[in-house]
Amino acid sequence: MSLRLERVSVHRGGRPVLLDVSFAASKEFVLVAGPNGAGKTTLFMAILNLVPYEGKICIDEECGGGRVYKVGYLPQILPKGSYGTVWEYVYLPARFRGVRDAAARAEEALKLVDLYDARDRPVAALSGGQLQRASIARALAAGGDVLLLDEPLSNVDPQGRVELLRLLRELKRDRTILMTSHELSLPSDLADKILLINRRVVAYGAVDEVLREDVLAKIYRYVRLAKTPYGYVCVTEDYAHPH
Ligand SMILES: Nc1ncnc2c1ncn2[C@@H]1O[C@H](COP(=O)(O)OP(=O)(O)OP(=O)(O)O)[C@@H](O)[C@H]1O
Repeated sequence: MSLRLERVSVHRGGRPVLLDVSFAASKEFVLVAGPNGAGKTTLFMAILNLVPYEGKICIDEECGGGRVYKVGYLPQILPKGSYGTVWEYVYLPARFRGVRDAAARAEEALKLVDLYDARDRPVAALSGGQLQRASIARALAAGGDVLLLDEPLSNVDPQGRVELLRLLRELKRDRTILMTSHELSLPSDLADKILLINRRVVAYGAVDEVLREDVLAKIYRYVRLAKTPYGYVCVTEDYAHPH
């Protein structure tokens, strides 16, 4: 469950969207941060083999398209409705992907996110936080060694956020997780590393190494950062280098 990217570039609409991106993560929780349009979602698309790219992307020793079977993906926009029950939402993608023991995996994933008792409820009846947790279960059942979570904390109420953060802490114990976020304020025990991107890698390293005003100033014109006993509080404004 180690993920490795070597000099990955992606062009979309004839324009470079990612350039020479290299990093590796193994059983780590990586927060992927950067301004709008920095290429965060495109990075996930490349790992999922959904856009053409140059360079090399490997999960363990698998560097071909087969690696996608080791990846669980939580998209940024979760269209509500039309998904039937929570069980169908979690089980069916795993089944269609040909996952062995799909039903057992779906059951295990639903228990892990604490929604097993809600398995017969319609997805449309879930709260924002519950929908995110159901979607994480869906990603876990269908793949799961490497989890790509696109903005899971957006559109979640404060209580849902607490539950999601608890779940993410549990998941990170034995997986590689990449999570995008616009927010750089974060609890100190969540991420192991931060990947700061703006088309290229601006910084990659331990949270303390990247969450520094001089590093963030490479992207943001205005940065104020404070480390509290609970975690980091970070306020940014204006991009210094619009691209
Ligand atoms: N299908 C596409 N065709 C052409 N260009 C695209 C396509 N999808 C995205 N782009 C461009 O690629 C760049 C990176 O987009 P991407 O969605 O990866 O950024 P992001 O960091 O995830 O942004 P956000 O924070 O707004 O979600 C943007 O300039 C965007 O306009």
